[in-house]
Amino acid sequence: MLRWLTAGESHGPELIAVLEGLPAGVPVSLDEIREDLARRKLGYGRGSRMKFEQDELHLSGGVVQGVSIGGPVAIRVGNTEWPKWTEVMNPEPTELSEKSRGRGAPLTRPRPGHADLTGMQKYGFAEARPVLERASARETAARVALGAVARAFLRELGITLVSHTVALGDVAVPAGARLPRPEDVAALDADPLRCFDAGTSAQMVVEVDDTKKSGDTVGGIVEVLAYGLPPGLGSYVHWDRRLDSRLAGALMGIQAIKGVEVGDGFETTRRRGSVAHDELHVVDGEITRDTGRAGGIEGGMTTGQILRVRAGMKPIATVPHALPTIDTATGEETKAHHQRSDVSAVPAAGVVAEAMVALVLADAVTEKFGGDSVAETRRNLQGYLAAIPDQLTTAIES
Ligand SMILES: Cc1cc2nc3c(=O)[nH]c(=O)nc-3n(C[C@H](O)[C@H](O)[C@H](O)COP(=O)(O)O)c2cc1C
Ligand SMILES: C=C(O[C@@H]1CC(C(=O)O)=C[C@@H](OP(=O)(O)O)[C@H]1O)C(=O)O
Repeated sequence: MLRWLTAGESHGPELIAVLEGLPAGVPVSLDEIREDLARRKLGYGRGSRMKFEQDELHLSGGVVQGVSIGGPVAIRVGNTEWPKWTEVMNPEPTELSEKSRGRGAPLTRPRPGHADLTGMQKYGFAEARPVLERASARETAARVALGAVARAFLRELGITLVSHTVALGDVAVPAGARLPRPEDVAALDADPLRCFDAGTSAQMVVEVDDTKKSGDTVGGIVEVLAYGLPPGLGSYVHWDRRLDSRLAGALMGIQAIKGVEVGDGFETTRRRGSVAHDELHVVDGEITRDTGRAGGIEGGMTTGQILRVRAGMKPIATVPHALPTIDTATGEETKAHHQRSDVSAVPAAGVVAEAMVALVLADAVTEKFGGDSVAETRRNLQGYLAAIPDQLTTAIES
């Protein structure tokens, strides 16, 4: 079993992340985690903070000489915005000096669509600062760092992940377009929207520009693919063992994600059963499926096909052309608070979604194959595959 937790606020000193249950012997590279943190900042449409904030990475436990040793992996990601917030966000009671008064002014104009108002009601705050500090997707930097470690573990077992943007507002990648493969990741990261179709990406750039010009924000859809998965991760025997349920929960747990699809998802509901599933045939003595409509999951278990899941992100709630709200200090109608925000963070959400899928898959792998070292996990995986009778053998798509 893998467990993970994050702590820290958007303008606090740092984010903290812990991953417990990782077997020993996984190569963990600081550079690789840094690269992933940098990928999370990519994407046309992100706000100014992405340009000046650095993610200061520290590995504080669980890795020695570049290899996991079986103990909890502890990661710190420093917020370089912190020096401006040392008074307002100080853990000890601190009198605000003149320079911090503006920054520390009570936020009493909650943004519709953000956590502000309900967070104030629920936790008993008179203003939204303590709410937005933790609700903020700054926290996703910690998850991406953990996801990079989970991905390194999966790679040792021949499992690789890819994420990409498939829609931004109304602009979508055409149906039937080729799926990006692991060797396409560099090209994806070089694209301003992390979109694999150059023509669609160019239209998405225009969509971001138009949205920005009109003082608005825009959402979209990201897709995560996993190659090289063995059949049988997850289970049908109980709802909370179903891999699709666990993936959906993990993806919905990302800020601003409002919908999840597995495989063809809602499109499947519009089809007749005869064209909705992935038929079984025998080719060269091996069971094969010609289509991937189910997204590589049947009965809550991986089938050995490419795993394909999608997450839909709503438009950013901090709309520059601010939305009507109530000033909770006066009870009067006013406009929501706004300083800066992303126009779109859809490409970044793809990188976060990839991290969450990596964590869920790594958890499912440790559950099925166990192992205190990655060598043991690999042996158990190989033994399991070898024990599947020939007449039940399917190809693993990698
Ligand atoms: C990568 C990423 C960046 C985000 N950036 C912003 C932002 O700049 N402004 C904003 O209002 N919301 C942003 N959000 C979304 C909010 O964090 C989210 O809407 C808020 O926490 C409320 O949660 P909910 O939308 O799931 O209800 C971002 C989300 C992600 C995943
Ligand atoms: C800091 C990050 O994203 C932030 C997520 C976010 C929100 O409300 O979720 C609001 C913005 O923060 P600020 O209001 O300070 O500019 C984003 O910049 C990040 O992703 O590293």
